[in-house]
Amino acid sequence: MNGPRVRVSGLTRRFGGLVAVNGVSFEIGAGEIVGLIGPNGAGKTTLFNLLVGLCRPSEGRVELEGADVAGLKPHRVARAGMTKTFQNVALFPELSVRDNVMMGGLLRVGLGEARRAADRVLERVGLTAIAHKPAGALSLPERARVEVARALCTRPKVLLLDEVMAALTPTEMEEIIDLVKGLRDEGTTFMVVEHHMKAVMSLCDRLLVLNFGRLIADGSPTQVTRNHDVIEAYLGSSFAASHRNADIATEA
Ligand SMILES: Nc1ncnc2c1ncn2[C@@H]1O[C@H](COP(=O)(O)OP(=O)(O)OP(=O)(O)O)[C@@H](O)[C@H]1O
Repeated sequence: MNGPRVRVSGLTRRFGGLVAVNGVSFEIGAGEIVGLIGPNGAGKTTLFNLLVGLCRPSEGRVELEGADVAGLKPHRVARAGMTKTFQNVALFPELSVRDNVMMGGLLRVGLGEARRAADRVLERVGLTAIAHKPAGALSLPERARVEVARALCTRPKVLLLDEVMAALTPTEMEEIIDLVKGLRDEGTTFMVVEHHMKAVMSLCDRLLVLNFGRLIADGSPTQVTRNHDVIEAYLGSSFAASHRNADIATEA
């Protein structure tokens, strides 16, 4: 398919007098991992919710491979191929990992096929050995993988990751980063909200930066971390300085 996988144009969401997402436009190509960053309250969660149908836009379009999905219910957007992981939405603690993951598949297919899909996905994300473990007994990195697996079970073309690496150690983050890059190489497009800048920088090909609902930057991690508006609004000058020093050390 030619053209971008996702095209967002003039997307706006108002809550009363507050404009949480304000005229945002961008495109995402099929092979990309795109990070969405910005300060608390910038509109990241609202933008994700608009993309997957959890929130209706006040204005604007969301196209997935050319089809307008703005305003569709989440299960219809998921069937069209775009879904997100659910930060802080409890897994069913007494159900097994496999049954939790299978729930994602039930959005698209019947029970038998959903079970087979869950088994394939569990194998792919490295969870087969703990498929029968109750979800309530998982470690944090296992939980992160289960959240990704549950979303993958809907067979997304575009998967939005909502802070799946929160509270992980650097080594655990590296493992999730490797997993996501591998899945991208197999054809899934990713958008990622993550507060941990080191993880964002190492995972993402491109960054979008929101501030007060507006898109203030769209570029490579290096371009964005050198952008004056982004440093002012979000990163702070100490991050920029340490990043510049790291660049100089690498270049030397
Ligand atoms: N349902 C709602 N009703 C009213 N205001 C809302 C609603 N949802 C979000 N907002 C407001 O919209 C703005 C954007 O919030 P949003 O949660 O999208 O930001 P965020 O970038 O995800 O923040 P964080 O990094 O803290 O999660 C905030 O001012 C928030 O208070």
